[in-house]
Amino acid sequence: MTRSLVVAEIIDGALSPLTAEAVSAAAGLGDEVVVAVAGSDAAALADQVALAGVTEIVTVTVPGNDRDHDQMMQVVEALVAEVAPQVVLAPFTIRSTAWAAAVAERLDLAYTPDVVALGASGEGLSAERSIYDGRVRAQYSFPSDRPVLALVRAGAWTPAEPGGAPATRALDVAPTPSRVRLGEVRRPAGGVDLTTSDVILAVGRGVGGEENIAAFADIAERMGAALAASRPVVDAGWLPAVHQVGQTGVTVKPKVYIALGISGALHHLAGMQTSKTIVAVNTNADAPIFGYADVGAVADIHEVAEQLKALL
Ligand SMILES: Cc1cc2nc3c(=O)[nH]c(=O)nc-3n(C[C@H](O)[C@H](O)[C@H](O)COP(=O)(O)OP(=O)(O)OC[C@H]3O[C@@H](n4cnc5c(N)ncnc54)[C@H](O)[C@@H]3O)c2cc1C
Repeated sequence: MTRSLVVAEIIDGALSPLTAEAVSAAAGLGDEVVVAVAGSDAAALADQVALAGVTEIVTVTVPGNDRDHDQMMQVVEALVAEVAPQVVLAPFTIRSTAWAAAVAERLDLAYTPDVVALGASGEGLSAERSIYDGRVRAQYSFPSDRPVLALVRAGAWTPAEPGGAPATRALDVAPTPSRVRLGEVRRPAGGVDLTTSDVILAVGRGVGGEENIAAFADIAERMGAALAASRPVVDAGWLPAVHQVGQTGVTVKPKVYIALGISGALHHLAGMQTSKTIVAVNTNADAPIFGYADVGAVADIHEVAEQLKALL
């Protein structure tokens, strides 16, 4: 039996949907899944982590900002001491990476970020992650002599559904005053949240130039899709960085991902290849994206855009 502790991710006082994916990963390992919610109003969020497979919810009320990784380190350390899990899981995000490696080092836990598959056996935990910019799938085996802290990649697990009636209790943790001084840079209004979009229309270098972006933004809007981009489009300044999908952008798993004029480089695939259905349009029949697409068309995206406009 494996006891897992899932550390919920709280963003601006709200539960991140990625938490449900980490719960799903934990539920696949064993039948004891404790979810910890830490924040200034943790008790109010407890109901939201009553998800299928969760056996217990622990709330930790801590004052202050949910981006304070100094405080978060102390909270997770207290939780590990209290719950004594074999596995600690959290979403792999910019927030968790700020505390996870330090906690692993301080508690002598085995550690791996960016995990896409997990398995448990009597011998210990096995994990899979992609390394070398996505070129290699590495498999790790962790002997059962010490707990493992693993950060799970967004989109790699189907989110756990609401369900069950886990017991909830509060844990008192009094972190020492933080050494962190936080500033805040707000994303400009009108920013897009690609992680929650069911349909994404993404443009790559094949879009040709900034002057062509508006036509695809218009099609995306008419389709009810979010507009995304590959890195060259962002690097050229044709779209802001919040639109970038890929290894150094956002990881997405929409129902439909439409890749227009995108070659399918590993760095881009790393952020979208687990999408349910991938549609690709490219003039080059040998473009790697076609190896991942469910539906593909060897065509000019501007001609496809004209036809789509007529249809929508
Ligand atoms: C450390 C690192 C991190 C990176 N992170 C990311 C990342 O997060 N996201 C990301 O996207 N990239 C990332 N990259 C860059 C990545 O390696 C690729 O260079 C990039 O994804 C290529 O983008 P693209 O497919 O738009 O462009 P290209 O590879 O240039 O492909 C353009 C495609 O458009 C097609 N095309 C051209 N004109 C048309 C047309 N009229 N109609 C149809 N098709 C057309 C071409 O045949 C071609 O296949 C990263 C690179 C590094 C080194």
